[in-house]
Amino acid sequence: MSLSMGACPHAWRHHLQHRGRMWATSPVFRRQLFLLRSLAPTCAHGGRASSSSLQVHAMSAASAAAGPVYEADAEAVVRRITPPLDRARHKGQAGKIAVIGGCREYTGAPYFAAISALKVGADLSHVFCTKDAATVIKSYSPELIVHPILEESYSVKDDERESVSSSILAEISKWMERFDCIVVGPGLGRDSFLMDCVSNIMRHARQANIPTVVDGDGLFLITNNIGLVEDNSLAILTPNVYEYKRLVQKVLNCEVNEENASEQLAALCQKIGGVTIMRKGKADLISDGKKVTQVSTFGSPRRCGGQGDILSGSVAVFSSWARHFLLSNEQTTEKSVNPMVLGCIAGSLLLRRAASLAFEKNKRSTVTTDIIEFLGQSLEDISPAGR
Ligand SMILES: NC(=O)C1=CN([C@@H]2O[C@H](COP(=O)(O)OP(=O)(O)OC[C@H]3O[C@@H](n4cnc5c(N)ncnc54)[C@H](OP(=O)(O)O)[C@@H]3O)[C@@H](O)[C@H]2O)[C@@H](O)CC1
Ligand SMILES: Nc1ncnc2c1ncn2[C@@H]1O[C@H](COP(=O)(O)OP(=O)(O)OP(=O)(O)O)[C@@H](O)[C@H]1O
Ligand SMILES: [Mg+2]
Repeated sequence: MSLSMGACPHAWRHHLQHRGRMWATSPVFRRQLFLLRSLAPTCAHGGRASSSSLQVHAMSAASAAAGPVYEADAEAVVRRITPPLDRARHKGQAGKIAVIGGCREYTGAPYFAAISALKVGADLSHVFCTKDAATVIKSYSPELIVHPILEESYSVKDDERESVSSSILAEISKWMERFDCIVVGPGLGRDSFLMDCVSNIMRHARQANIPTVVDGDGLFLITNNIGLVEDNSLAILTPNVYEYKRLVQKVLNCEVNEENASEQLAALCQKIGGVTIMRKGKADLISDGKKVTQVSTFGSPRRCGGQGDILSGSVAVFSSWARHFLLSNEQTTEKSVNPMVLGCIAGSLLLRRAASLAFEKNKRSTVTTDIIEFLGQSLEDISPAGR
């Protein structure tokens, strides 16, 4: 049977059924079936289309703005973009991530995002937070590099604002070009001075071509200043239900339309221009304005706070890996695939798998730290470190 049979969603299955029981139980058959399944995404009606390229792994309907949403073959994406553990590599090559977040109220969110980046496989994970939050975050984990550089209005005199703002930007600029991706927003808070400083940091990251995941209070910031991400193809927005509602109201000037969810998501990406958006929910809907795809693998019925933070840290790592994978495979047809979309697909699957394993063990008492503990096993199940 040739792979091209997969062009017709059910053809290969019918074909195999007619090959008889002997063939169906043979190891050769099992391997072919496995390959076909891993190479092709499931579409809404349960059939599979064939292709060996990531283009199809992250695919959507032919015309995303008008058609059904396809389920991504997220496992295949994870397997493809996860780099091998090569002995020739040095520290930092598997990823250097920074989280901009953490204030008086929130210390958990930046910790969850930063530690998740490490647990997924990044080599270094930094947190840039306020002075109040820094010691607390450091005490959660010695693995994180914590910079207590941000300030909130209450700690800055009016006549010192400009100089403090400049020194914050100068401090973070020293580091910026070393990062493969930054995550802006987990536990950032909404203080006006802090928001202004972080706007400058985002502009700087953009000038330096550093991919940026915007989550939590970072989304509050960009919703009120959409120019910060406009036309930035290296920006990923990861809104929850409420954050998405605010974005739609502000950018599209209308309410969220569940009937045409994929069309509306594509329109939102197009209106902002170039960004990738992952709309979190029962299924995570992902689009860069051209295509819409989803990940709906069941995770856990627990909705404890912090799962979005795990996701933002994981997406930062996977999108960096996807970028490197595509850059080093430029000769393939896969160069037209958006690495930001692949990062979202992979992060979504990994979080859901980890949440499922954590729930199996902890049931109703499952909390975010339990889920983080299963990130490693979830990735190992899909892409073994010793492969
Ligand atoms: N341990 C920590 O440190 C954690 C810290 N975190 C950090 O907290 C910060 C704020 O993040 P956020 O998600 O609470 O803010 P946002 O979306 O504005 O919600 C505000 C209001 O919107 C509503 N609302 C929310 N979701 C809704 C829904 N699905 N459907 C309908 N309504 C919904 C809800 O209203 P309520 O339901 O309470 O009436 C809520 O009062 C941010 O920095 C984040 O990173 C978190 O990461 C968690 C772990
Ligand atoms: N109703 C749901 N059913 C199943 N999974 C869900 C549901 N809602 C969210 N999720 C999953 O939980 C993850 C986090 O989404 P959520 O909406 O909780 O983010 P969040 O509100 O930003 O989280 P955080 O508390 O970290 O800020 C998503 O990737 C999604 O996979
Ligand atoms: Mg959140």
